[in-house]
Amino acid sequence: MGHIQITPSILNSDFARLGEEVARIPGADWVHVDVMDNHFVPNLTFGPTMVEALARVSPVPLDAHLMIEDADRNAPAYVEAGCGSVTFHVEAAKAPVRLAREIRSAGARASMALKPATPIEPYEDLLPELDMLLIMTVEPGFGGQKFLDLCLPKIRRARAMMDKHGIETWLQVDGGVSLETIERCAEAGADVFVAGSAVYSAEDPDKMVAALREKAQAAQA
Ligand SMILES: O=C(CO)[C@H](O)[C@H](O)COP(=O)(O)O
Ligand SMILES: [Co+2]
Repeated sequence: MGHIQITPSILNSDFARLGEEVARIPGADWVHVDVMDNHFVPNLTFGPTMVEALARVSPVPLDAHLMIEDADRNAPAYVEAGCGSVTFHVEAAKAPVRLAREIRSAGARASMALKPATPIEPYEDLLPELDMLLIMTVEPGFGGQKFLDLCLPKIRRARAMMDKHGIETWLQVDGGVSLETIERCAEAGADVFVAGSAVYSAEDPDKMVAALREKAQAAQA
């Protein structure tokens, strides 16, 4: 298992002051940017132009989570926009292996996401093509939803597959991650944690990043 990384999502931060919002979390490993197109999910956020502007001012690299249709065509723009990691949904990709290779060769980390009802088993042989696997722990589309415990067995199975193949793929969880739920995720084998409302509803977001990190490290040990 890799070292613990905390990746705050700006989804529930103040979109009128995004530059200031990312400056409040210098202790984070990445900033998670949720790109939504109102087709793959019933919500709309921003596109590559906005992400590029944010990449210029963010104190930490951007981790793009693309909840958009036609990932094959649309994902490469987020590498160009300056994201260090680009996650596409397998449900929206026609050729996930080709897309992962394209993202890597363009210079970013390639990551693939699974919605709660999408099984991991059909994708076992793809894992070596990925730098990170994202297992969603809510239905994608909105921040502030309740963590779905039903996703924990899939996290365990994904971690066991990675161990079996002896690969270093990071395992990210996203949705409802908080001080109450992060230990369960770390125990199951996750090592990269997205937390949106937990971080941005805290009085001191950077202190919350540190508290989440401490809990996950204790649970992993
Ligand atoms: O991908 C997402 C929603 O689709 C967000 O990253 C996620 O919901 C983060 O917010 P929270 O921690 O409040 O659940
Ligand atoms: Co997300």
